[in-house]
Formats: sequence, C-alpha cells, structure tokens
Amino acid sequence: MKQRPLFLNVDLSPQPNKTPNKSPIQRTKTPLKETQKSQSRFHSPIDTQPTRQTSTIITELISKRSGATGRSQTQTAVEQEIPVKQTSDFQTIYQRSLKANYIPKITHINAQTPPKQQSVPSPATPINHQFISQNIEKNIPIHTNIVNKQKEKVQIYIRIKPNLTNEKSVVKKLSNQHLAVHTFEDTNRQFEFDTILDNSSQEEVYNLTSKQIVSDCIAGRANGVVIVYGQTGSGKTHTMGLLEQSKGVIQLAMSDIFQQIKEQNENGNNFKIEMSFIQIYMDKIYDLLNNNGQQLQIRESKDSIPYIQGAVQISIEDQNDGIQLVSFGIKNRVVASQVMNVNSSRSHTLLTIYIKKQVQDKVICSKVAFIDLAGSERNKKSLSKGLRLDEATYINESLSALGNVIAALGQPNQQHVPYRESKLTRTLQGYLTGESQISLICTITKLAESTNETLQTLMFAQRCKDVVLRPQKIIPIQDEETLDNGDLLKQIAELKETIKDLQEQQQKQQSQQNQQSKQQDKDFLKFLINIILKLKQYTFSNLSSCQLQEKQALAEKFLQDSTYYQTIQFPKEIQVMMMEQIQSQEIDQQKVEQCLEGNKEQIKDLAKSFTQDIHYLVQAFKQYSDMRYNYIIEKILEQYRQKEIQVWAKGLAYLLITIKQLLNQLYEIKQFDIASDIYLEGIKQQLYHLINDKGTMYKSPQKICDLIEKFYCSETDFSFNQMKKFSSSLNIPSQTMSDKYKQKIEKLIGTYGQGIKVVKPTEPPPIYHSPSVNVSTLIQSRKFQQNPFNDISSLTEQQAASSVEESNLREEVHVIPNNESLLQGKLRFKEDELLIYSRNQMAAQMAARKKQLK
Ligand SMILES: Nc1ncnc2c1ncn2[C@@H]1O[C@H](COP(=O)(O)OP(=O)(O)OP(=O)(O)O)[C@@H](O)[C@H]1O
Repeated sequence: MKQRPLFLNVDLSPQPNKTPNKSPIQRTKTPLKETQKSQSRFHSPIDTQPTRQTSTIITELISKRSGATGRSQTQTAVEQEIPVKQTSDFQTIYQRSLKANYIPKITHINAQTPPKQQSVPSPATPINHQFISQNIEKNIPIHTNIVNKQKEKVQIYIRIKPNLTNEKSVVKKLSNQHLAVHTFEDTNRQFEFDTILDNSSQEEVYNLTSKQIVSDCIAGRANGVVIVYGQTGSGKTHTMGLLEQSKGVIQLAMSDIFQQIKEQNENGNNFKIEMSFIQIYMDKIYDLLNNNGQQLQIRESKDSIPYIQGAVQISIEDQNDGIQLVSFGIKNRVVASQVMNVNSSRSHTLLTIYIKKQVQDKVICSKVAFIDLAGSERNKKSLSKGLRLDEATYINESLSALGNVIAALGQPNQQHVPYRESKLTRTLQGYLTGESQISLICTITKLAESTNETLQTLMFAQRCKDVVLRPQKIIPIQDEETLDNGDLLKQIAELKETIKDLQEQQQKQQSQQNQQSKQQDKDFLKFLINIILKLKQYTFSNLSSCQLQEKQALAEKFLQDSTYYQTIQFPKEIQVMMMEQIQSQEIDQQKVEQCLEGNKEQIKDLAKSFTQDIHYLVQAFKQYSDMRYNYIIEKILEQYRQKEIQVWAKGLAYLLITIKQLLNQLYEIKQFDIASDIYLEGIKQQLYHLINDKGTMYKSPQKICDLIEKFYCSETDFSFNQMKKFSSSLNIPSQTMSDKYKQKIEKLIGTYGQGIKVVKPTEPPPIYHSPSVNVSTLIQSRKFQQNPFNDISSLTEQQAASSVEESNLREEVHVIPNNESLLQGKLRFKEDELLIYSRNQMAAQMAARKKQLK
C-alpha cells in the first residue's frame, strides 16, 4: 500500500499495554509502526494538519514551561471517568496525563475532509478508540458530517464599549436592534443590526452571540465561527477573553462545551475535544501552541479547501485544560503598547475547537472557531512608526482584504471572491462557507474622537448583512487508507490524465488567445499605417494657400505650447526602433513587439508619467490642428478603445508611437509644404525673370510652357527631386521671349500658380526632412538652416541673377528674396533651431518683388 503522509495528532487516550515509565518523548521519538499508525483515525473537518511529530512539540512546550517529563498513571476523564483536578498550568495538563498512566497516542488525522450532510444516527453508542481501531481494521470508512444547517446569514452584533471616563458619548442605543451615531456633521446616523449590546456582561455577550453556535456544533448540526472586528482598543480581545486573566467568549464556550458534553455523555455519547491556536502576524502564520518561530503554510486539501499545514492540534480533557492552553497561547501572541491601546494585539488570532463525536459507527466532526482580528487603526492617530507602522500596514491591508471578500460575498451573483489577497482571508476561506454559522461581533466605542472609526466599523458590519455564504462542495468521504493499491494507482492514473487534459486545454487556450491578440495588434497596426499613408496622401492633395497658412500657424502654436518634447524620453532602444520604423515606412510588427516586450517595465513607467503628456497632446491636437488631425486622432483613440488591446502598456506604446509618427508627419508636412511652396515660389520667381527678360535665358518658350503645364498639372509622380530638376531645366540660355509666350506663361502661372497645386511626391524633400530623423533629432540637426535658400538668401538680385546661370552646376541655388525680408517673416520654432519661413510672409514678399520687377 502506498504510504500516505502522516498527519500526527496527540490523543490522550490510555495505552494500557505500554511500559509505565516510558516518557512520551521517548515514545514519540520511536519510529511509528504500521500497527500504531492505524490504531485510531479520525476524518476531521479540521483546518490544521500537524506534520511535525507532536510529541516533539509537546516536549518543547513542556520543557519551555517547566522542563517536566514523566508518565501519567491516570486515564482520560472521558474513558475512565477519573475526576479532573483543577490545573493551573499548561504543563500540568501533560503532567496529569502522564501520571494517568497513558501515553500520548499518535493518531492519524486524514487530510482535511469537509463536513458531510448526514442525519445524526441515534441511539448513540459510546465512543472508544478501540471501536475506531476495529472499524479501521475492518476497513469501514469513518465519516464526518455536518447536518441540518439552519441558516446562511451572518448574525451581526454590535458591542458598545462603555465609557470609562465622563466623556460625552456619540453613540446611542435606540433599541435592541437600532443605534445612532452623532457625526461630525452634527447629524444622527441610524443603523440596524441583529442585536445591539450596550452595558452587556461577558456572559450576556456569550449567550447571545455564541451559545447557539456552540450547541449546534456539539450536536453536529453546523460548524461555527465567532469573529470580533473593530477599531483598536474597542474591546475585541476583551470580548473574546484573550486578555490575560480575562474571561470572555472563549472561556465561556469552553465551559459550555464541557458542560454539554458531560450531559451528553450521560446520554451515552462520547466526545473528543481538540484545540488549535494560531496567529497571523504581518501576513505570516505562526502556531501559538508551538512557539518555535517557524512559519506555517497554507495548503489546499484535495477538495480545494485551504488548511494550515503543521499547526498542532492538542486534545483537551476539560475546560481547565482548554483555558490553560488558551493562556499559554496568549503569551505567545504579539502585543504592543499603542497610543490607542496599551495592550494592543498586533496579530489576528484563530482559535479552533474541534469536537469529534462518536455516534454508533460514525464519528461526527465539527469545529467552532473564534477569530480575534487585530484592530484597524489610523496610523496618523496611533502615531505608529517603524515596526509598529509596518504592523499597522499589514493589519490594515488584511482587514481591507477581508472587506473585499465580504463585499464579494455580498454580491448577488458572486463570481470571484478574492480570498487570495491576504493570509487572513485565505485562512478564513475554509470558515466562511455555507456550512458555518457565523456571528460577527463588531466592537465600537462611544468616544467622539473615534466617530470616524465607529462609522467605518458600522459600515463594515452593514456590508456583512448582505453576505450569502456558499455551501461548500460536499464530497462523499472515503477513507483513502482503505483503498487498496489498485484503487490508488487507478486514481493516480486518472488524475494524471485529467492534469494532462487540463494542461493541453490551457495551452490551446493560451495560444488561441495569443493569436487573437496578435491578430488584433496586427489589425491595429495596419490601421495605423493606413492612416499615416492616407494622411500623407491627403496632405499633399489640393490645398489652398489660405489653408496652408492656417495649418502652419496652428502647427507653430502647437509646437510652441507643447511640453511634449521636453518631457517624453523614450528608452533609447525604443527611440531607435521608432526611428527605424518611421524610416522604413512599413512597420515591422515583430520588431516593434520585441522591442516593447523588452522594455515593458520602462514603458509602464513611461506610460504612467506621460499620461499627462498624452492628454495634453490629444488636447493640443484638438485645439491647434486642423480638422484632419482631429479626425485622425479621434479615429486612433476610438480604434484603440474598440480593439481593447489588453496589454495596455503595449497599446499605449503603440499610441505613443503613432502620436510621435503623427508629429513627425506634421513636421514633415509643414516642412515639405513650406519648402515646396518656397521652392515653387522660387521657380515662379525664375519664371517671372524669364518673362520679364531680366537676363535669364531660355531655349524654347514652348518647352517652358510645356514644362510649366506638366509641373503644375501633374497629378502624380512629381517628386521633390523632379521639381528641382524641372527648376534647373528652366535655367536655359537666354533668348528673347515673344509676347505670345510671355502671355502664355503668365496665363499658365495665373492658372496654376495660385498657391500650391496638386503635387504628390513619392518621397519627401531630402534636404529639409528625412523621414529617418525623428523630431528632436531634426530639431538638433540644424539641417534646415543649411538649406540652399539660406545660402542664397543674402544674394543681391544681381548676384542671384548671375547665380541662376551657375545653377546648372549648383542645382540648389535659386532666386529668392533677400535675407533681411525673409527674417522678418520667419517663424521660429524651438529655440530658433528650426527656421520655417512663413508662406504668408513669403507671399507678401513675392508680391512686392513682383511689383518691383514689373
Ligand atoms: N466592554 C468592556 N468593558 C470594560 N472594559 C473594556 C471593555 N472593552 C474593552 N475594555 C478595556 O479596554 C481596553 C482595550 O480593550 P481590548 O484590548 O480588548 O481592545 P482591542 O479592540 O482588542 O484592541 P486591539 O485591536 O488594539 O488589540 C482593555 O483594557 C479592556 O479591558
């Protein structure tokens, strides 16, 4: 048979055949034999599964307390009805058990098994371990069950801490269900809960909030949970009885349990009570009954129910055992003196009492848990710092996670409950189920200074009203150990198959998702590329000079106002990639993706800090750009939203790239338009020169006319270089032009020369802008200042005229107005680095010049 991992537990039942003087330590140090292992087994709905040898733990506990060892001569109260003496110390529990002639028996607690719905059989037969052993030997599965669960609602109680001073109270109990809080806004807020406890004794609190739960638990009707929640110092620990020497819900429950058991024993039932006690401190779990500083881990049972692995679970024989064990645990709890509470709990504690009841051939296991949450606190108010501040942060975070869980449980169609947000919620997951009866005691104070905290607690309590607990999945309990090897192997094989299937399914889904998102991204990119191409086309389509002027003015204003260039700093790699992409004009999606993938974190950071810039950009575009840009940006954003690119950083990066590209386009357009405009003006100028016979030569007026016609009318294929060629082709040897041609040329210029005509360049002007240069590079490069217009702008007319002749050699030299007048009309961008001449100004200059020339 396959060896299952052993979960060890202490059972203080008699072992009459064992050597009387053998210490429990020695005994438990002895390796376990199979026969020992199978002596007693319980299926338990417990959340704890001790993995260490419990004897070792006990040894540690005993030696910690007094160092005593020995062997008891008496037997358990349950089995031998030996009257239990009052003990004053945890150690005594063990000493007594040693004296009682029984040794702690190692019992095997199976992996956690959820409660099973089943009616309580009667009449009951007395429990004894022999019986259980026999059953196990006979391979009869032992079942756990919880029956007849009566309610799913969380019962909410508000306990008001009495004013210990004469301070004015802001909380008033109106009735047993109602209370009012006087707020800072001078209004009274009313609340309604199951019960309001004001000036109630600990007994009253126990009777109202927990007694029924305990009884149901003993009867095997339900598991129970009692939780205290509230502001620091409001009385949670006091209510639970976890302050030293105090008597609260836990102690009263202990008494009640043993009292009821006693009565039931008389009716022939048999019980076994165990206890575990853990704390969650700074999101780490520690055993309060085994204070070895080791962290406990949360594991999942085969039914996906979380449990705490390795927490000790100790048998208790009577209420005093229990109470002493509680006192022992309390001493290990982290407490600290706070401004708000001198004895403030810095951890959440979870004390669970397991009640195992043997009824005929069944063992019914139920549990009742007492959860004392650490107090929520305002760091400012509590003046926490250092470690205390860290603790407070963990406390507040875990409580807020609990709030989220409660909120999710309160949703009518709860889909996902965020149990995994903290160790607290993960631990409580096994308790917050439909099989549990839950009492929530919210503690508040009457103090005015705590009004906000009181309201916050009451709001939390109110949210809990809506909580509907889901019944846990009940799986028929089967004792795994009763399965033979064949069964186990079969099960393993089946599980392996299932895992494989699931993995395959998952892989499939993942690749589908990847493909889908890749396709989405591809589509998106295609869309962007199309837009950019269209934008280009559109840009160079027919625009009136007036539109151009407007566009330039808008562009200039945008650039002046924009903070974009000052703040955006793409990572180098992305910059290079973007430049390449812009240069190549065809976006290599794979490259983009790779680059973005490699810079994910930076992009995220970028995206965070540049959200503002994007905002600004969009706004700026809207404000300053002409309709086309607005439209495009809107379209991009719309597309961006529609596609819902899941990886937002990626999507955002695309958007940034696009915007960047658009900006480049804007520059390109502006420069090209302006440049070509100036260029054309230059050409026109030459033509005027020709017409007016001012020393410029030409070969054939007809050819010139053809060229002009071709130039202006060409719908396509007129690149900037071609324009230049055309321009230089005009510089032909001078001839006297006949009036006919003069008129024709003038007419042609009149017809076509009004602003820029249809020119669709296949490539942008190489001198003024190269698409491979991004905006900032462009700005820095000062290339623009090296353009031929600048070179010749200082030429006198005479020089210009003569230079035309040379321009066969120097293509780029053209006649344009002198530098002085140009400077007046220039637009300055970005620290005078980029000079763009206003077409407007230029046109005025041209007109003046034309007049002059005439
Ligand atoms: N109902 C009450 N009657 C009398 N004293 C009380 C009551 N509730 C609390 N106290 C006292 O107030 C003080 C703080 O209570 P307690 O430690 O239980 O608060 P707490 O909510 O558990 O705080 P923390 O979250 O900081 O641990 C204790 O001295 C306690 O005895």
